[in-house]
Amino acid sequence: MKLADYLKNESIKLDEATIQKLESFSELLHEWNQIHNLTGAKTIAKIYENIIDSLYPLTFIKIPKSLLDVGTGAGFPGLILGIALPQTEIVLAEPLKKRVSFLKYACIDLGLDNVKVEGKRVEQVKHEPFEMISSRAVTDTKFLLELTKHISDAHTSYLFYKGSRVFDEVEAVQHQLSYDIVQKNQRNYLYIKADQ
Ligand SMILES: C[S@@+](CC[C@H](N)C(=O)[O-])C[C@H]1O[C@@H](n2cnc3c(N)ncnc32)[C@H](O)[C@@H]1O
Repeated sequence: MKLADYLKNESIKLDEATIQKLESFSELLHEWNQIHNLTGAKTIAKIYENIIDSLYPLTFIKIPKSLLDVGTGAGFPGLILGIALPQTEIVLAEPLKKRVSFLKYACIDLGLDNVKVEGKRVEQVKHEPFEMISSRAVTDTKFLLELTKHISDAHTSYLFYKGSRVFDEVEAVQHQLSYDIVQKNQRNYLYIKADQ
């Protein structure tokens, strides 16, 4: 199945040039992954599934002007959001060297002027507060909020890609949060909204 068909099935609307960039990214990751073992997504079809997982929140979030992704790994979801949202300033915080090399190469190869790779732990990133902070498969919600305190404020929203533990994690957060949990198959997207 083509990437355009996956996107259509999920009602994710992107222009042709963006879809082509996502396809180029998939080929690049597939190629690098055979040598550097960057992700468990070993086939183009699996990479497409990860792209859809990364992009699905575009159907329900308010698009931010700036976004930081904690622990982007081989590109999910931060780099993928960077391709789909060229008007958004995107920062990828990822400390693992081989993944940083791949992310930097992909940004140059795909001409992603809006994406910056910070090859460090998120605790070491210096920046004014982001409008949105995302993360998939890095750590629990409470810890993510703690790790990103210095780069967030009352206007920051959070988008965490979670599994079934999301309900316990939300309960473990002390302060009152205004949030939605959007469920799609095994995925629970935790969308914590900023003060309006
Ligand atoms: C399981 S991988 C998930 C990668 C990607 N988000 C995904 O879903 O495919 C977790 C990643 O988080 C990174 N990581 C762990 N602690 C981190 C921290 N404090 N700041 C930034 N990245 C971190 C790791 O280096 C690793 O690449």
